[in-house]
Amino acid sequence: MLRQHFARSACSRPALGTLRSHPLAAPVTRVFATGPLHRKDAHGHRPHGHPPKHAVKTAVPHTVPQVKAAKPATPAKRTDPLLAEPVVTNKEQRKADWAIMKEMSRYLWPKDNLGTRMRVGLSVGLLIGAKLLNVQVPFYFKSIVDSMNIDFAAMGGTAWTVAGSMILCYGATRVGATLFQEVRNAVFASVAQKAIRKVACSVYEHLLRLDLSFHLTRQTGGLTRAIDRGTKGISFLLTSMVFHVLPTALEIMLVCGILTYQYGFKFALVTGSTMAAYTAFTILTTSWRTKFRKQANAADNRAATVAVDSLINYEAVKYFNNEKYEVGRYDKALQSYERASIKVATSLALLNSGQNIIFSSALTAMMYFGASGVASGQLTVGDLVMINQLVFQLSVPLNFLGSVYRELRQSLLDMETLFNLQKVNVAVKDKKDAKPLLLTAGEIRFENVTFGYRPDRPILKNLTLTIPAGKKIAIVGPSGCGKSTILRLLFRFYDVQEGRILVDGQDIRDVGLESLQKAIGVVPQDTPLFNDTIEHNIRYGNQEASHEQVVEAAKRARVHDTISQFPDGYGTMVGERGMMISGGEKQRLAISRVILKDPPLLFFDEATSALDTYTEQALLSHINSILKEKSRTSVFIAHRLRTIYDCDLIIVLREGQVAESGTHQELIDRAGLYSELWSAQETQFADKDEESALSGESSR
Ligand SMILES: Nc1ncnc2c1ncn2[C@@H]1O[C@H](COP(=O)(O)OP(=O)(O)OP(=O)(O)O)[C@@H](O)[C@H]1O
Repeated sequence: MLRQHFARSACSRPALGTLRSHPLAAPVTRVFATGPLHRKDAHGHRPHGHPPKHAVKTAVPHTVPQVKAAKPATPAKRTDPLLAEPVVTNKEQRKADWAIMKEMSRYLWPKDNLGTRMRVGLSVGLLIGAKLLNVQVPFYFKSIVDSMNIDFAAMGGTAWTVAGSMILCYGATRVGATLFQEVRNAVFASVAQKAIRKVACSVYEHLLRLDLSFHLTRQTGGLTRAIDRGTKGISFLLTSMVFHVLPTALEIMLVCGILTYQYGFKFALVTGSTMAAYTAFTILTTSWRTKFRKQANAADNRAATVAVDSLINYEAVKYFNNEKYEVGRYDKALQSYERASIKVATSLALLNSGQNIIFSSALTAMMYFGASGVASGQLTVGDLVMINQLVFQLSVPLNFLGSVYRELRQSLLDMETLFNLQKVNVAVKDKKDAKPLLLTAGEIRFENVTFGYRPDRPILKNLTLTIPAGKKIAIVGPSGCGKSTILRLLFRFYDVQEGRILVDGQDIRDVGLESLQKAIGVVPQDTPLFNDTIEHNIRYGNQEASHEQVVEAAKRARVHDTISQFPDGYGTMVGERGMMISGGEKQRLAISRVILKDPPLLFFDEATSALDTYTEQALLSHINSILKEKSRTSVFIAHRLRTIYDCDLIIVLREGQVAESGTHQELIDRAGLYSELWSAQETQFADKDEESALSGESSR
């Protein structure tokens, strides 16, 4: 969990994978990893404060009707509701605790796993055996003490003849109880570990299924911490459910019963009232302490968020010399953790002392009653010893119960986030009767689509456009007009609010998500790379691909020669988020990946923006030849119009609507927005050419 204050910008998005020790870590993060400061991430988010890489906006005349004035935006929430300290009543908390225990009990008695049920059954059998043996120990002890109460010299006996067998039984029961307990732990270990694995996997799977919007607002550092704590809590919760709570209650009942039966009402009364006082004190104090634990957890999440965020954005920290500022933020988060942890520790001291006072008072009273019994001749010295032993023996489970309750509350708290995560609904999912997408020609159609990431800010407004099958299309327009949003909607990262999107006549909400996403290949503006080798990253497009196929894809993306020059070739590690290779190399790796995926619908979102003109032209001609091989529908989102002027159709978008469309020549002839953009860019190029010619002359 884990996972903190995310601004929507790519750079502020920490990677889950940073906490690699955890089973839930790596893959998620890298998918959302970000690149160098000058580009957007896969979701189109650019780091704060970075100017758009093109100045198209200024050239656009605003002739399209303006959207209704948007309501003032509410300030972005800085805390993650899943990770912040939840404000809940005790009743709600208990309800949540029970729900978690109920959920966990399914792992203890899985209907479909006989092995696990047998292990749990055996463990419980061993536990009962250990407890029964345990209560025998004081009886033997009493008998040994009582049998010693003779005149050995007069009777001519030895310790062996008088109490040998009982001493042996005493030893054997102790050893037996310990053995039973240890075997039980060994038998149960696999039950707990299996449950941890299952829960961790299902949380991870759910995380991967959750919507993009969930991941964009999550705080990764804190999230991973919460998941980490939550999974650790599982083992404790399961162990205590089976071995502590019920068995300890059983042991207490056994001891109370024996005391009452053997020594009468007075003893039972003291024992009973001690139990009641001890339990009440423990529960009340623990409930009071819980808030400190929650505060500590929330502060811990915050600290992890801050740390992960600044480590992920290491470059930005350095560029702006903000090391001190970041350390300050981290220290502030740690300060609250420190404060909360001190409260946890001091309140624990109070709890421990109170428990001890209650218990010792009871022990003292019992010893007094016992000693009085011996003095009056009603009890033997052995009885006194047995009472002491029994009550003392009770202190172990009681203490245990106290700490178990404490720890249990803590584990439940830790697991709450984990289970809440599993409850987060997936908004974009398959319909019940969804059939796989049946791709025939590859036509994409947006019909009256209205969409906004927030209800108060529509991005696409009643947009209708058709991307003809098998053609090469470009979508151009000013920054922020919704170009990448079109791709995200088609990929079903989000669902439209009005209208529909059709692929070969099928509404994409009616077809299986997996089949739809399989059919689409995306080369995003910023390539999410895993901190692994180049080969691993290319093969991500098709896990089945052989080394030769990987090399072939790299050749077609014009990156093979570059890779071959690296000392480690295809085994070169690309670093965290691919920071150890250049932006242009990253983009070409992304293209190789998509070539390996070989989908019928292709989207290139500013896919060559980091390349020099020469490499870009060479790569584009390669891409063109790939497109021609099979009839594919391809869409290029671009700002540099020179890279798309040869497209079969160019759609010009402005403020979420189609401003105009046609071929390059048609649009130039129309003398509209496209023609203006084209002239502006051409003038820029001409100026640059002139400048470089002049500088060339002066240097000569
Ligand atoms: N997850 C999001 N939540 C809220 N707003 C978003 C989100 N993603 C994008 N936006 C906003 O939606 C608008 C359209 O974004 P989009 O990425 O589609 O623009 P674009 O035309 O591709 O821009 P560019 O040319 O700069 O890449 C932008 O103003 C952006 O800030």
